Amino acid sequence: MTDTEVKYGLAGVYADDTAISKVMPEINSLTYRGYKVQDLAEKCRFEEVAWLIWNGDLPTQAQLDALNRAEREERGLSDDLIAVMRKFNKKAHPMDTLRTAVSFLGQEDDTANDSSPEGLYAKAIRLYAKIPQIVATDYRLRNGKEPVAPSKDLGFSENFFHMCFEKVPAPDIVKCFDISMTLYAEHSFNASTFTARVIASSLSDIYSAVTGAIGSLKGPLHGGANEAVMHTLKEIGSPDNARQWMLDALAQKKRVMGFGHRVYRKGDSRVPTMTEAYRKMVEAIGTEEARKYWEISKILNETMVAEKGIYPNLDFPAGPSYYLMGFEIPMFTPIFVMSRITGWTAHVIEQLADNKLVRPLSNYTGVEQREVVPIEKR
Ligand SMILES: CC(=O)SCCNC(=O)CCNC(=O)[C@H](O)C(C)(C)COP(=O)(O)OP(=O)(O)OC[C@H]1O[C@@H](n2cnc3c(N)ncnc32)[C@H](O)[C@@H]1OP(=O)(O)O
Ligand SMILES: O=C([O-])CC(=O)C(=O)O
Repeated sequence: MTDTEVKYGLAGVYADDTAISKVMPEINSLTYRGYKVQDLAEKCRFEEVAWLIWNGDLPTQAQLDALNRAEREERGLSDDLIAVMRKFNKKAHPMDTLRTAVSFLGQEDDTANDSSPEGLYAKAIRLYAKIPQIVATDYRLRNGKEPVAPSKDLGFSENFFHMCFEKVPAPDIVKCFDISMTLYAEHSFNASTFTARVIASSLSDIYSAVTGAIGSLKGPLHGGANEAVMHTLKEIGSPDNARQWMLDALAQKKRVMGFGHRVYRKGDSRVPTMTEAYRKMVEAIGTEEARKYWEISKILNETMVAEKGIYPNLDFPAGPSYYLMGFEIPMFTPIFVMSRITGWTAHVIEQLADNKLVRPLSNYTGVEQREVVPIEKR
């Protein structure tokens, strides 16, 4: 043991500079490139936000048209990738199949190791264009259905619904989905983004960085929580059970997924916007089931805040919103990836623009130096 001060989980450590987003827990705010995320969610489509995250400012109409053209050109998966996906283990989690498919995209791309700014940007758009089709194709194959080709006439969110369900839902529902894409897009040095930056810092390629980030996001302490939230709501089953369920969970010292955050201690800046989108969607759908999940969510939130002062994070309203849109629960974290790919790739680009290998120190707690005893004498 030494008297070195260790920052476990790197809590409170500033590891690098970034100009992409600013998390401000003291005023419960989050900005992307200086714009408040709630304004972006209300006034912009996700495609505009993607441009902003990569390029530093909101696009003009001409710039947005160019991005949309480039993205639509990149839609479509190779026959090889679809053939490999047909062979995937249908019991594997979709985050595992997505991780494998993204790694496959890397080995298919002859320019994978081109880390010039233009090369990185082209690959960021390639990933942003292809990941939704991987998620939709995996969903269809698991359910014994043929993949649906992307439509070059549809926007990012509409095209995803089309590839999953062969139809685009009402505008209220598409808007709720699009808002979730904007809110999930970027969040400074969260675990998966930091993973991507660490991988990029060894001058590895962008596909490796994104593959690693997907592995990090999968965990239930990070992106995997949006799925866990929905399992909880289903397990509770009725608003009448919700308060007691939470009291029991807290008494048993359980970690309730969808609550708490490393940086926000008084509430996640994105939650009011996502909760309002969830509420509007519940109204638009108007079913008994939709109202039931809304009521359960409300009671869980109130009970947790009253009992522990722990607030919900973005995964709490996003999980049930995706469920009510018709997505299977294991698709929720892959859907998060469809959005966060913008933040991850922007961070890889930023890291490589002024790179320093990420290599912290460790405080050694093992046995002191000793002599090797030959095997016959041990
Ligand atoms: C998009 C995202 O990634 S958002 C995060 C999604 N993750 C989740 O929803 C998982 C559930 N939440 C958690 O596990 C945590 O809140 C984390 C991992 C997100 C942040 O955790 P940390 O910053 O490491 O805080 P830590 O785990 O030390 O918690 C502090 C205290 O709050 C309690 N706490 C924090 N979150 C929760 C929770 N969800 N349920 C119950 N108690 C909680 C801890 O038990 C701890 O209590 P103690 O001091 O009495 O031991
Ligand atoms: O910032 C974090 O630690 C987790 C989070 O909310 C995110 O990645 O969106």
